[in-house]
This record gives sequence, structure tokens and C-alpha cells, in this order.
Amino acid sequence: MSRHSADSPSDDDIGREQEYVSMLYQRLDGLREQASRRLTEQLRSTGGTLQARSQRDSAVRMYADQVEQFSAVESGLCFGRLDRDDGSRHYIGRIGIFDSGGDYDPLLMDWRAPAARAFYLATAANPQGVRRRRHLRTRQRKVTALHDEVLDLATAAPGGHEELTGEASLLAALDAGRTGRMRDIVETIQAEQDRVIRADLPGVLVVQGGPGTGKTAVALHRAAYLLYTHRRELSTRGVLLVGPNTTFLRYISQVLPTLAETGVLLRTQADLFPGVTARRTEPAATAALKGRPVMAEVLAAAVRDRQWMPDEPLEIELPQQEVLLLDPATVRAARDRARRSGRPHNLARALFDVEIVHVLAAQVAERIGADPLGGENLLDEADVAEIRRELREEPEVRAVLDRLWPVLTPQRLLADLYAEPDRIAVAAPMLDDTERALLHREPGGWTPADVPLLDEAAELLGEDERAATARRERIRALQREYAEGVLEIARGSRSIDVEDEFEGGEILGVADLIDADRLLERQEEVDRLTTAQRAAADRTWTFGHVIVDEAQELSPMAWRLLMRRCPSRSMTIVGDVAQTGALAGTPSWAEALAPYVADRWRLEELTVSYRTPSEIMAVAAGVLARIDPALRPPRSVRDSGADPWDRAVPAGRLAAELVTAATAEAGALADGRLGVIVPDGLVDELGAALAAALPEAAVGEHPELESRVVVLTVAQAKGLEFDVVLLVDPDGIEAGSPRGASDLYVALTRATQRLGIIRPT
Ligand SMILES: Nc1ncnc2c1ncn2[C@@H]1O[C@H](COP(=O)(O)OP(=O)(O)OP(=O)(O)O)[C@@H](O)[C@H]1O
Repeated sequence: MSRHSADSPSDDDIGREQEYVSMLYQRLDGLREQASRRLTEQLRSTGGTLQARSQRDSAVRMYADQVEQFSAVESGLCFGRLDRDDGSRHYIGRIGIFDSGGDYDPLLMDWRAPAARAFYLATAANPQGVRRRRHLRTRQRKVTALHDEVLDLATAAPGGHEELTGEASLLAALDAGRTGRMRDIVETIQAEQDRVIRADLPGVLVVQGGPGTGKTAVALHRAAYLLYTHRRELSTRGVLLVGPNTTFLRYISQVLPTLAETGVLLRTQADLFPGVTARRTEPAATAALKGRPVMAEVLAAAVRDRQWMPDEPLEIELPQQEVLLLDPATVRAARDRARRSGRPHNLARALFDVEIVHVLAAQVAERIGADPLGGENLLDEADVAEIRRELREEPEVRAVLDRLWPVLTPQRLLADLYAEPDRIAVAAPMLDDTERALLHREPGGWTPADVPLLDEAAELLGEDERAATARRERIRALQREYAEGVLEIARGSRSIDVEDEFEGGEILGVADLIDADRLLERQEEVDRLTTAQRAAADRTWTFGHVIVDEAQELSPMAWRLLMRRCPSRSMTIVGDVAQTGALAGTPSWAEALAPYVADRWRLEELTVSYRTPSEIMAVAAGVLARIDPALRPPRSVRDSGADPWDRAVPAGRLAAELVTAATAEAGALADGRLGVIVPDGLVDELGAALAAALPEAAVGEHPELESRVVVLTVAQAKGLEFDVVLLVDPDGIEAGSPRGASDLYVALTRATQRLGIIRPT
């Protein structure tokens, strides 16, 4: 029984709300124009003291952000109204807007403000001082519908789900056709989701939930909430959100901007080592091995192996001098002292050099300072210091030092290790022959599983001057991108400011006022970067908060990397251990987190699936039981009225039958998207057949998700959703990997409306 009563607002109500909403949009336009004008003013101003320039660059950043934000919240600016028992009334929207008059009355309350929370939590049983909750639906700037809930047990209407907030608006959102881009859920956040979104900032929060329970949506809204609520703390260190692959990041990329937040760094694991683009592929077994904790030991041993111990004395021939000798005992003593310092390899090299040069200088001094009369050595300490200085400069000495203790980049260390079975044998005695063979490969690009290893290597090696130079270059490239972005924003708003200010005179575009190079130079003068720019370019950056989506896929080595990026351990970890596809992924949160926080983490569970209708969830539940009989599927919030169909076809007719089914389903879609999920081994063949028959079908490594028909493997489909899904060869998917049942569970739960299964016989 519903504990809310719904009454029907009239056309007059719609008219009144339209007036209010139009007023809000007018105010939004005013704010955008003001920010745009100020941006142009700031771009135009030049010179001044360093401090003045610094302030001006902050202002440029602030106004550019504002122009962007005011544009991004255009759609659905205001979506709710709370009428409270005390007669007060609040409109709820994507951002806060205040009256421009003297007293700054709130006209629109940001959904993240504490007082807006009742919009998501108030129920008839616990109305929290709210009498009526109104949902406003708008299209562009027009109010198209209202839906009211009166929170009064006495007038509660029968039917519906008592635990849902704003049920009618929620169901409308769930039934709407998909677009290929994730939408925000700010209008219809449910109570269990709100609890996660507004959970405290410190500590590790794990959000476990089955498919379609809104984990991704909640993770994104939590990022927006945390930035709003803890802006001072988080704006300096930034927030990092890690997703499983670039297709997924494109899928979610619109959500934070529409919540007026642009300061979150979105990255895949493959992008977390600045300067490396990890797009190479490798067998799943190799990736799994590289994810194991033992690889930390392998890398440490690989570094030690590069600290070379000669068996024989080394001869160093200096021009016009006798040959110097470096015996193994000296090298060993120098190596041990350098190691004992505990410094990373590259930084310990200086200590090693001191020891070796000291011994060589003693040899030289012995010879040239020898008293022909047999007395004490004729050289004093200053002379010997000068000999040491000269020896350091000798190319022959440097060459020997480089050979004994080479300065290494992480890339060099790892590429050399993979390329040489002998090196692997020395570094990995704890692995067996088959495992060692998995690590061997020729140089040429990096895989996602290499990224945590590069990071580990960077820790072991320490940063040398070359790494610092490379970082500065990356920062410069990002700064340039930013400078161009600011000018783009200013150009986009040119009609307003330039026409106002240069009426009748010569019209100057922003490009005439300043170009990207000049803006970039100016930024460098005062060393001003956005947090995201610094963080993206700097491997050693530590974030204020880290959010990980599909976190079950992370290997132990990837967890090590992420924990380094977040020493405060303020993290939100979102995923579903039943959907783990990666062989090195985690079947247990406790296991993944124990090395870093022991049992000091909080668990929140999401239990309702908003995506997957009950008919499809019933099929998926059978697979879930095969993964682990103790696991329970989430409850579906709705039925679709369409039972999944399951058709066996002769293997030779698979492509033809799929094309027929896909053509029929694509034709039946009013709007919305069709996803075709196929086993890895069939994606090329079936993708080509579909693309030939349906030119709109998107196929490939990074398919365009906004296409009406998209062909994907399970790994690509992770985290995505479609109105209709055609699933090909479920048995092949299940048999295709040791985690095949989880892959099938993922594939079965991608549809919001209908599912069809085609299996070859
Ligand atoms: N409160 C809500 N209001 C409207 N839509 C919602 C709500 N919660 C979730 N949804 C919708 O349900 C769908 C599934 O959400 P989401 O992708 O975040 O789930 P998930 O738990 O991450 O799923 P998976 O584990 O399969 O990746 C999305 O379309 C999302 O917009």
C-alpha cells in the first residue's frame, strides 16, 4: 500500500509553475551573461604585478567554470518543490540561485543542500516537516507535467510501492528510451541511494549492489555531493573517479557536467600512469599473473638484478694514466651501503657513486702522490677531493658506474625484464616455468595490466631529473589544452559581451585579444594550474577522495596503485562481486581491502534494481545461483510485461538469424538503443554481418554508443545498458573463461525492456 497520496495538479498549477520556472531561467541567463562579460574583461586585461596576474588568472578560471556550469544545467534546471508544514516553500534544482535583490533570498535550492534532503527522504510515515512533494517535469524551458505526493498517512492512496520516492517520476525515467549516454538521476534519487551519496567523507565506503541498482549513478552523484559539501578540502587535492574502460567513461561523461561539476578527473586503470597510453592487448592469463601481489616481489628483485656485481675486477682505462682496477669486493661494499640507505634505486645511485669514486681516487692518489723517498703520501685532502671531482667527470668512469648501477625509467626496467627470459628467471624464481613464459614478450606498447607494474617500478626507482622533465612537458601540454578550452568558452559567449561593449565600434573577437600561447605563457608566469591538470600529469599526486566503479575488476596490484594515490584512505568503492570478470579481480571486498585498511571499512548495500525488469532478472537469477548459491539477486522495481525469448538455431545460420532478429528489434524500437552482446571469438564475424545488413550498427573497439544498434563483447558492455538486448551464444560466453558465469550474468542484465537469446546448436 502506498503511504503517499497523489493528487492531480491542474492546468492552472502548471501555468503558475511555468511563471516561476521562466523567472528562474531568466535569472540563469543573467548570471551566464554576467560571467561571460567578466571572463572577457579578465582575458583582455594585461600587465600588473605578479600578484595581480595571479588573481586575474584565478578569475579567468572561475568565470570560465561559471559560464560552463550555467550552460550545463540548462536542461531540467528546476525539478522539484517542497511545501513544508510551516507554510514555507522551496524549489529544488541542479544549482542554487539567489534573488539578485539586496536580501539574496534563495529562489532555487541546490539538491545537495542539507535542507533539500527531505525531497529524497520524506515519506508519509516520516514526513520530516514536509506536507507536499512536487515533481516538475520540463522539456527545454517548458513545464510539461507536475506530479504531487501529499505526505499524509490519513489520505494515503492504495497501490504502489511504499518505499519509492516520487514513484511516478521514477517509473517514467526508467521507462524512457535510452540514448547511449547515461543520464543523471538527481530528480528521483531513492532513499537507500541518498544514504550512500551523502555518507561522510572520511574512510573507505564499499557500495555493493547487483546489476542496475544504481551504483554508477550513485558514485557520480556522490562525487558531486562531496565537492559541494567539502569544496575547500577537495578542491586543492581533487577527486579521482576510476572506471573500467574508455567506452564506459564516454558513457558516463555527461553526468557530472549536468550536475554542474567539472572538477572530477575520470580515468581508466590504463590511464593512471602519466605519459603511458596502455592500449596493447594480451592473454587474460598474462593479465591475471601481472595482477598478483607476487609481482611486487618480482619487480623488487628485477631492480636488485640491475645493481650489477662483476665476478672479476673491472679495468678502467683513463687517458694518459695507468689502468685503474675495481675489484668485486669494492663494488659489493658500495652496493650494500647504497642499498642500506633505503633510498629508491635511482636516488641511491649518488651514494653508490661516492663509494666507488672514493676508492678509485685513493688508487690515483696512491700513484701520483707517492713520495719517491718513501715518506708519507704528498697529497693533502684538498688534492684528493680534486681528484675525485675529476674522476667523476671522466667518461670512462661514468660508463662503468652506469653499467654497475644504471639510472632506469620504469619503462626501461619493465621492457628489459619482459624481453629477456634470463632476467625473468633471476627476478621470478618463485614463479613456475609456465608463468615465467607468460611474462616474456617483445617491446612495443603497454597493456592495462602493465600500468600498476610501471607504477610499482616507479616507486622502487624513484624520480630522477628525466622523469621530472617529462612531467613538466606533460603539464605544459595540458595547460595548452586548458588555455584553448577557456578561449573556446569565451568565443562561445562572444555575441553577448562584444556586441554590448563595442556597439558601433570595431568588433574584437576574443581571439584578437589574446591567443592560447599568450594565455599559456601567462599561466606559467604565475604557475597556476587546475587541480585536475596537476593531478593528471603527476604520478605522485595524491587525491582528496578516490571513487572506483566496477571495483570488483581491480587486481591486487591495481589496488596498490590506487592506495598510493589516496593515502588518506577517503574512498568510495562501488561494485558487485558477482559480476567479476577479470581473472585477477576480486570475489571478496574483505580480501581486496585487508592489506590496506584491515577491517576498517563500511559496507552499504543497494538492493533494488532499477534497470532490469523482473522477467529478465528471473533468468539472470539462475546464473547467479551458479556463481554462488548464497548470493541473492536485487529486487526489480518493475515488470516489463515481456518475457525474454530464447531461440536455438543451427550454428551455420547464426549470423543470418541474428541479422533477422536485430533488424526486427531495431525496427520495433521507437527511440532507444539495441545492444547485441556476443562472445569475444564471434565479434568480428557477427559484427561484420550486422554492419552489412544494418549500416547504423556500431562495431569495433570503441563503438559509438549513441548508434541505435551497438555490437559488443561482455567486457565492453560492462556497466552499460540498452532498451533491448540480443544475447548470442550464452553457453559460449559461460565456457569462455573461468569467470564465464559472471560474464553471462553481466550480459543478461543489460536490458531495460526486452531480452532475446540466440544459441547455436
Ligand atoms: N533513483 C533512480 N532514478 C532514476 N533512474 C535510476 C535511479 N537509480 C538508478 N537508475 C537508473 O538505473 C540504471 C542502472 O543504474 P546504474 O548503471 O548506475 O547501475 P549499476 O548498479 O551501476 O549497474 P551495473 O552493476 O550493471 O553496472 C541507469 O539507467 C540509472 O539511470
